[in-house]
Amino acid sequence: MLTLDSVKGWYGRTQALFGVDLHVAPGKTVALVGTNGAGKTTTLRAILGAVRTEGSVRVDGEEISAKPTHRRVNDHRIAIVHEGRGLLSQLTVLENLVVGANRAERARIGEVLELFPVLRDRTHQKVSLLSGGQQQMVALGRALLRDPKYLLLDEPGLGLAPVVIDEIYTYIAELCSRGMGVLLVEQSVTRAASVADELVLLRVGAVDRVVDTRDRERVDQLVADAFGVHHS
Ligand SMILES: Nc1ncnc2c1ncn2[C@@H]1O[C@H](COP(=O)(O)OP(=O)(O)OP(=O)(O)O)[C@@H](O)[C@H]1O
Repeated sequence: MLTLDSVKGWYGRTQALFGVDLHVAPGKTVALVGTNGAGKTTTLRAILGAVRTEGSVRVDGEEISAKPTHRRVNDHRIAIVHEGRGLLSQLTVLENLVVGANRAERARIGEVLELFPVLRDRTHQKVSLLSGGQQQMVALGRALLRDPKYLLLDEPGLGLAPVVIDEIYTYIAELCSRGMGVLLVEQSVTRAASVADELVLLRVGAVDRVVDTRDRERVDQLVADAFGVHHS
């Protein structure tokens, strides 16, 4: 279980998180939703130790909040796909996967390419020549080389066509079914409700409520309260 208890976070002197509690169980997908500036990305950064925090971050019962980022990701098998993907566009698919990968990670490249057949035929193509969806798959593949137990995704569908977003989320569901815990930031609550087990609504850097997505009534209520629109 990935657990945050009363996590506060700061950028310099500016406080962005005011006490976030959340849980991500292995095999579950939790979506962080909320309006712009609510603290979704900052919550992911707090888990990685990329902002100054107070409060508790635990992975499988172990407190990690005093650890530097590299220890959190390496010792506790947390991986992240940042918004914007962070790929090296002039390098090939394979080069992007290999850059920075250790021996064990390189040994998993074949396995990762199995998961994304569309990339298997394009390993020597420059990333800049791929579609947005294919680029997102490379970014996901890079994260998967780490064999994460918990995967953090910041807006994986950003800038992609709805049909491509569906495809990306199909992969994510597959990873979840293999036991990975997924924490994702998603702008579209409708989309989040269709892919996640739980929605965590953030409002001004704190959790407003947690909603089980099987409870359609509460999902609709969340959309209406948080975004001032009715969910169809
Ligand atoms: N690098 C930064 N320096 C200072 N303040 C920041 C920085 N990044 C974010 N903030 C502030 O922290 C707060 C939370 O921002 P965050 O990016 O986590 O929100 P978000 O919910 O992810 O929003 P969005 O949906 O727009 O990406 C906002 O008030 C934002 O202005």
